Formats: sequence, structure tokens, C-alpha cells
Amino acid sequence: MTEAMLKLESLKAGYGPTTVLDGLSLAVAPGERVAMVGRNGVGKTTTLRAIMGLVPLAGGRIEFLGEDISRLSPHQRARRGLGYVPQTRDIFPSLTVEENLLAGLKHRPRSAVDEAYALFPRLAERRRNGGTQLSGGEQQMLSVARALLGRPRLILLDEPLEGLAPLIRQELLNAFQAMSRETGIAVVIVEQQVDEALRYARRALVLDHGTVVHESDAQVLLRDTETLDRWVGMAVH
Ligand SMILES: Nc1ncnc2c1ncn2[C@@H]1O[C@H](COP(=O)(O)OP(=O)(O)OP(=O)(O)O)[C@@H](O)[C@H]1O
Repeated sequence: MTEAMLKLESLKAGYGPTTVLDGLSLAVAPGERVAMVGRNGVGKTTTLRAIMGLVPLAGGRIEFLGEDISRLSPHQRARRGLGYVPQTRDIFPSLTVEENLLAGLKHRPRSAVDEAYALFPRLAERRRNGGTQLSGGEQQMLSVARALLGRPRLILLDEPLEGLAPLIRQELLNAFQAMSRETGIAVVIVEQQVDEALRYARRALVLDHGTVVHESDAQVLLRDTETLDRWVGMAVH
């Protein structure tokens, strides 16, 4: 792998007395697409939250672009170039699509909103619709588009396909492909839709009990039914 942009070294974290991340280490290279999979409750979301500084570390270290960011606030990490789209979809329901995007602009020029529309044409069609009038897939697109406005170098996507119909999932994945192609951004995607995430990603990490138990090329894991059965517990199509 070329020099990593993100390095997690022996992370320990949890909630109260419960240890969730138990010596977790991983690295992500610039522009890389990494799928993180594993059974429910193994610590995938907690890993993303630890990267963003939303879960305090009990041990270990996080390095991003050569800097130790372990003690930085979530806001400072975002300013360093980390983007995060939580499972809950991060939009203002009372605002329209366009207002949501404008609110996410901060110091970026307005043309950044047009770039978002180019990536997600469906959002352009819905620009005057309120957040509550959007389908689940459109809300997810808006949530990702908002995160991209901050021009992150690496984006963390937590189950972006959850609860979406197959056609919408495909539309979203197509937009993610375009995002990867056009921005060169690195992506870490956590997904229960394992086959779709593996087809999108280049490399796969399998988590169990708060640590990485398997790592391989994503297309290789897609065909490795033994490893998938053992650690992910689901067949892929
Ligand atoms: N806020 C919290 N307080 C206490 N325990 C929590 C909290 N959030 C998560 N947990 C517990 O931590 C463990 C890991 O959760 P996490 O959400 O990181 O797993 P996950 O691999 O993302 O699972 P899923 O696929 O179900 O989202 C689980 O046992 C979960 O119940």
C-alpha cells in the first residue's frame, strides 16, 4: 500500500464498562475505497465514531495525514479533512434540499452546490422539496452531498444503503462511483449489504469483537464464501 493517510493503531474504546474496540488497527491509503463488514454489534459504527472523535479512546492512537489527531475535537478533525455520514442521516428536515446544501457551504463558493447537483442529479430535481418530502434514498444523497461540501479527503459512510429499495441502492452506488472518480476522495463504507459494498470497494476489512480479523481485496472476499460464512454470517448473491 502507498503511504497511509489514515492509521488506527491498537484502538481501545467502549461505552462505560463495556469494551467495544479491542486493539483495533487499520490503515487507509489516499483515494482508497475500503468496505468494513462484520456481524451486528462487532464495533463497525464505533470505529467510525472513534475516528471522528465522537467516542473517547481508552487506548491507542489515530493518525491522519501524518498528524496525531487522537486528542482533537470532532470539529477539528472535520477541518483536517475527515467527513462523516452517520446512519441517522444528517439533514435538516424543515429545510429544502437547496437550503440544506447552502447551510452546509460554510466558506465554500455557491458553485459547490452545483457540483453537488452534478453528482446527484436527483437532488437538483428536488431542490425546492423539503427534507420530509424526500424519499429515504434522496435523504441519504442529501446527507452525503452535505458532507462532501466540506471537501473532505476521506469520507466515512455508515450503512448508507440501509432500508433502501434495490433500484435506489444502485442509484446511490452509481453516485458513489462518480464521487470516487471525480474527487479522488478516500472512502470507508460500513454496510450490511455486504455484496454491494464489496463490489464498490477495492479492499475489505472484516471486524469481529472490536478488531480486524480478515483483510483482503474486496473482489476476492466476494467469492470467499468460507470467510464470509465464518465472520459475516451471510451469503452474498
Ligand atoms: N451509545 C452506546 N452505549 C452503550 N453501548 C453501545 C452504544 N452504542 C453501541 N453500543 C454497543 O457497542 C457494541 C458495538 O456497537 P456498534 O454499533 O459499533 O456495532 P456495529 O458493528 O456497527 O453493529 P451494527 O451492524 O448492528 O450497527 C454493541 O454491543 C452495541 O450494543
